[in-house]
Amino acid sequence: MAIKIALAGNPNCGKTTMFNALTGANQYVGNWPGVTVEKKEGKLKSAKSGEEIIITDLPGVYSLSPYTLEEVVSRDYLVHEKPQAIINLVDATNIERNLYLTTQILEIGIPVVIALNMADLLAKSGDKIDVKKLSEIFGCEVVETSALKGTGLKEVVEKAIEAAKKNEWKNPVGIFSGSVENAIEKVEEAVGDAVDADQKRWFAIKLLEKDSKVIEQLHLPASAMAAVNTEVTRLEKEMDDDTESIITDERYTYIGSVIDRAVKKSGKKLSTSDKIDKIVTNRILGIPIFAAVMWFVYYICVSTLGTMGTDWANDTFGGGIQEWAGAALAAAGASDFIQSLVVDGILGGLFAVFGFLPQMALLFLMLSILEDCGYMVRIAFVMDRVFRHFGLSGKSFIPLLIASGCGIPGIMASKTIENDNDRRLTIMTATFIPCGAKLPVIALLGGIMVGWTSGDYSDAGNTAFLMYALGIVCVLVAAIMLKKTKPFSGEAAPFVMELPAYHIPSAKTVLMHTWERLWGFIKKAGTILFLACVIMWILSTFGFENGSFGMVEDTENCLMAILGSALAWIFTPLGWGKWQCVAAAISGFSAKEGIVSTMGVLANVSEDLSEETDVVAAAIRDWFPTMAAAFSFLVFNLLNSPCLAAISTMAQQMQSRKWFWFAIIFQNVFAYCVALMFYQFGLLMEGGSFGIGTAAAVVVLLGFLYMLFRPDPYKNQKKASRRSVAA
Ligand SMILES: Nc1nc2c(ncn2[C@@H]2O[C@H](COP(=O)(O)OP(=O)(O)OP(=O)(O)O)[C@@H](O)[C@H]2O)c(=O)[nH]1
Ligand SMILES: [Mg+2]
Repeated sequence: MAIKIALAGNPNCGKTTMFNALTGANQYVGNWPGVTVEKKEGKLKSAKSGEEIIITDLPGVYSLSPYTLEEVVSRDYLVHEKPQAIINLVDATNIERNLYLTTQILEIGIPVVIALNMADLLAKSGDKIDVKKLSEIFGCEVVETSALKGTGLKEVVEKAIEAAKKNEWKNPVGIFSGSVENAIEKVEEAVGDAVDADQKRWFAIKLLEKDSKVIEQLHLPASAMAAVNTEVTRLEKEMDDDTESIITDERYTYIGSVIDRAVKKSGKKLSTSDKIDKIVTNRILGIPIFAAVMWFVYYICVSTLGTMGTDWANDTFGGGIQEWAGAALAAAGASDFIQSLVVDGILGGLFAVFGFLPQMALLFLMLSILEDCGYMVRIAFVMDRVFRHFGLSGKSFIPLLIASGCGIPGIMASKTIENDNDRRLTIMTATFIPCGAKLPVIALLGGIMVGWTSGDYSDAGNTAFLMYALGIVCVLVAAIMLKKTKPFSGEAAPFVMELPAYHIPSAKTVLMHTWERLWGFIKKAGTILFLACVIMWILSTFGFENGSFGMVEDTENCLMAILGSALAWIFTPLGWGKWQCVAAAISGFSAKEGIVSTMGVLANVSEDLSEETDVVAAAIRDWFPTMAAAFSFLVFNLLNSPCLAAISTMAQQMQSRKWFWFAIIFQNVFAYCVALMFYQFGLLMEGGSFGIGTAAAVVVLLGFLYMLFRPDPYKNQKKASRRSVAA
């Protein structure tokens, strides 16, 4: 039987880095607390004995009293699934805070080995930790490690295997005062055989702390609960405080004494991180700096470097391969049907998207750097000041930041939000932020808009940054409107999160992230997108012509045209009632890049020209009557329901069918309304006349303004709850 070992520790102490280094896995690592939100298992073999080991990476926790969903995952695993040993990672540069969890892990009746991680940073800081002393105090092995540099890892695993085999542990002594120890003993007696002997102490302490989940789960007989309550009351009276605080205080006092004995600090100066933070998280400069950073990211990705990459990709591959494949197929005697399917359908569709690969790669690379150096989490703090005005906490901003790479991890990251209402709201709005897959759509449509008069469609200018800003504004607008309704009402939870130290991003982590995201995208192109291209090509090649079904001469007779035209009335008020646009928008529900590939297929099929991306862009441009229509198309596809994969993640995270469907309807209606306003008012500015559509847009605008500015009906309730908190 394989030995089960768990990695447990505070958020951001390096568990996943260690997990990856040990198992060769590629789990997500980021320089902020709360990266891992689900447990992950991996395998490795002992270097000494060759035994198989199953190692589990857990979400980080500050204590074993969980508040958020992902913290519950960790506690449940440790207490109920009982690994045979725990490697408790302690961030050596933050030892005081990290040991709080250690004192609790030592109580759960499982052998523990402490990994004093970030040893490399500790050495740099000049602080010294006496490993031997620490090991003596806690009665378990302590090993200095650096998960990043790969030092001490083998040793810590072997020590954990040894500990698991010996299956011995010691309850830590000296943490609690006599009175508390007395109470623990009494509660242990009351618990009796309800739990395993090993876990009795841990459960007893939790009962003393009045942990509601543990009380519910143990379901002790009334007499035992009465005994527990007697102890709680006695202790509270004796020490004039509530039991939870008494226990927390005693743990910290104990940790203070441990630090005195085992840690030697080198007098502290203001660290480089603190100096950078003075500027970056500054009240006034914070937001402009963030805007500048994101502008720069998109400027590099979509204009300058990104465009160079795209041109290169198109020149080298794109048209060339299509031409070559067409010639090769013709030479091999392939039928017209096959030639058209491969050249126009599959290659035309895929290359329309592949051309944007360099831009996506750049975006992923830059986001990874921002994440790993530690800047991303600062933004959550900067934005907390804005979000708080609208009843959301800065914690909701982290999922949004992650969603600018991909919506799926963005939605998953919402797990760290304690408040159910805010979590739902964040899940619903996270995909308003343009993800990597929307970048090709933005680049294509942006290029068309920027080059509307000049006819040069190669540079999308600042469209991507604008869309990013629009995404954030829409999140806020949606939040204000929804927060005034009953299901979402409520004050934002206070935002407390430690700021990790800045560091130079590790090349391995950054490249791995970039490659993973890009590879995920390429895989998607090989499957979903491939399929979408084939389906779109079939629907746009076959149809009814001259009374019979077959390949059509005039694309206006194809099946897609029939289907698209049937639905066109829905989108005509948004300015893009041509069936090609409708078809593209529909295919966007499979994957957002599908919009570009469908446009590629349809442009290829209808124009019978494939070599030049410019020609494709020109064909696409002709589907839009005005620039406002192109913009409205982009806005609708930016804000509507995300791709299938993200939708299924939403369903999973909402854990409620009702809320899931509400989210889907909300996203699409919201997207429709915003696109309607942009198109109709845009049209007016372009010199159009006032019509029914404009009137509809005015009504929608008034509706939005009412929802935004009406007095909050739940305000008094909030005030009351704030008062009770203050009391
Ligand atoms: N210098 C240094 N950095 C490290 C070390 N271990 C991890 N890091 C960095 O610390 C950051 C956090 O690492 P993760 O592995 O994501 O931390 P985690 O404990 O899994 O965090 P959560 O999943 O949020 O609980 C990353 O930026 C790592 O590169 C180390 O030994 N030395
Ligand atoms: Mg992790």
